[in-house]
Amino acid sequence: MPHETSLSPAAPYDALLLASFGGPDGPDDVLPFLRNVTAGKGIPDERLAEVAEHYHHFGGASPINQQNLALQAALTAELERRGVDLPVVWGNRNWTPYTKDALAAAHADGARRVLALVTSAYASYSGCRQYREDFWTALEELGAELGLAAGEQPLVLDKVRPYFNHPGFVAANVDAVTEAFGKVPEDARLVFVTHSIPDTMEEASGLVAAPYSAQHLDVAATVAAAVGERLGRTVEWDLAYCSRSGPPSQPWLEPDVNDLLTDLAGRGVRSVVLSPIGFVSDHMEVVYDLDTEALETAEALSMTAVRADSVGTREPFVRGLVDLILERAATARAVDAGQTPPEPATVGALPARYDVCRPGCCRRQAGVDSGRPAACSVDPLS
Ligand SMILES: CC1=C(CCC(=O)O)c2cc3nc(cc4[nH]c(cc5[nH]c(cc1n2)c(C)c5CCC(=O)O)c(CCC(=O)O)c4C)C(CCC(=O)O)=C3C
Ligand SMILES: [Fe+2]
Repeated sequence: MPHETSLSPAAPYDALLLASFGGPDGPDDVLPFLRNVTAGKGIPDERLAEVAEHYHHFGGASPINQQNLALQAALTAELERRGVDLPVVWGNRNWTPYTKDALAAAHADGARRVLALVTSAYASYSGCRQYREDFWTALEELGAELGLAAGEQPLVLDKVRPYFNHPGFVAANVDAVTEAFGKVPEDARLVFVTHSIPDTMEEASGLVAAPYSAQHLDVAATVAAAVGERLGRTVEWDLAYCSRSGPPSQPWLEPDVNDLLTDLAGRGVRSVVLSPIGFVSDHMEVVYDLDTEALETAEALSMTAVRADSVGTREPFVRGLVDLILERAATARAVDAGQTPPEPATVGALPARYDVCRPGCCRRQAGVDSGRPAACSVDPLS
């Protein structure tokens, strides 16, 4: 007789933590939210005031919370459709509902081994280790609340690998970009956009595997080739960055999307599709930095510009995430049993990123220890 849990394709996991960034729900939340995001980060006050205005421009609420609720519902429905019993809890790094409260709810429901899925597809400090440091803190806080002894954790937390090169994420982007090409002149050029990060964070993201920028270049090349096949022509493309912050003296990844559009216009390009491959939903960075700023820049340059959808709750993306969750569960079962794990599904030139983060993975800055342990790693202190 097999052990009962071996019947579930999600075993050994009892729950899924959908972990995200968080965003304000109303005008009064904007400043406290921004203080949470930027605590100890050296972001100038002028930049904070500017970003607060972006939120107030949209009534003081970020669309990200509704989008995470929609993703939580879509994942729940897809898991149910496949007969997989895995409750999905949602928790954020910077705003309510917080990660600790989501883990507390799962724990109260009996979950003792939980799988985390973060709403960042790419690996860097922001999308990988910062989440893992916060997971560690949340587990410690929950342990203290439950009266556990110091060093004793309330549950085991694992994480799904960064999924930038998973077939589902790529396929959903191919669909979205192909649809956008239906709305622009035939010779339009493709501009992929992602969040800029400091050069120091970029360098640190590349110490154990391909850096943040290379992950995007790989996805971009794969998506552009697939879209070209659908359109029956070669699609010329670039990668640009948005949402730079930090002091002006600190170098961040470039070109900025507005500068790239200006440069393309100068080279005679008349129309573009903007594809936000760095983001999984149309949250504030997309609706402000792309739909407001970049589209205004394009208009001032007399360019036709259309923004492709982010993957959101598109079917290939949601199905791919569930494939990834089940792949991770199969890997955990194999590792626990001393067997060979399944081959991770990927597309593009890069291999799958690690399931369990290697020592030194995705530090904020190379060689600088944050002093914070990080969950979901070979060694929390490494
Ligand atoms: C790589 C990356 C992603 C993509 C991956 C992912 O999706 O996680 C991302 C996503 C997001 N970033 C977001 C918001 C903000 N990010 C900020 C600041 C920063 N982001 C950074 C990086 C990233 N950020 C960095 C290096 C900083 C500087 C501070 C630091 O060194 O850590 C600030 C402070 C003000 C400012 O400086 O802009 C805000 C308000 C929201 C929520 C949007 C909403 O509310 O809808 C989301 C999804
Ligand atoms: Fe950000």
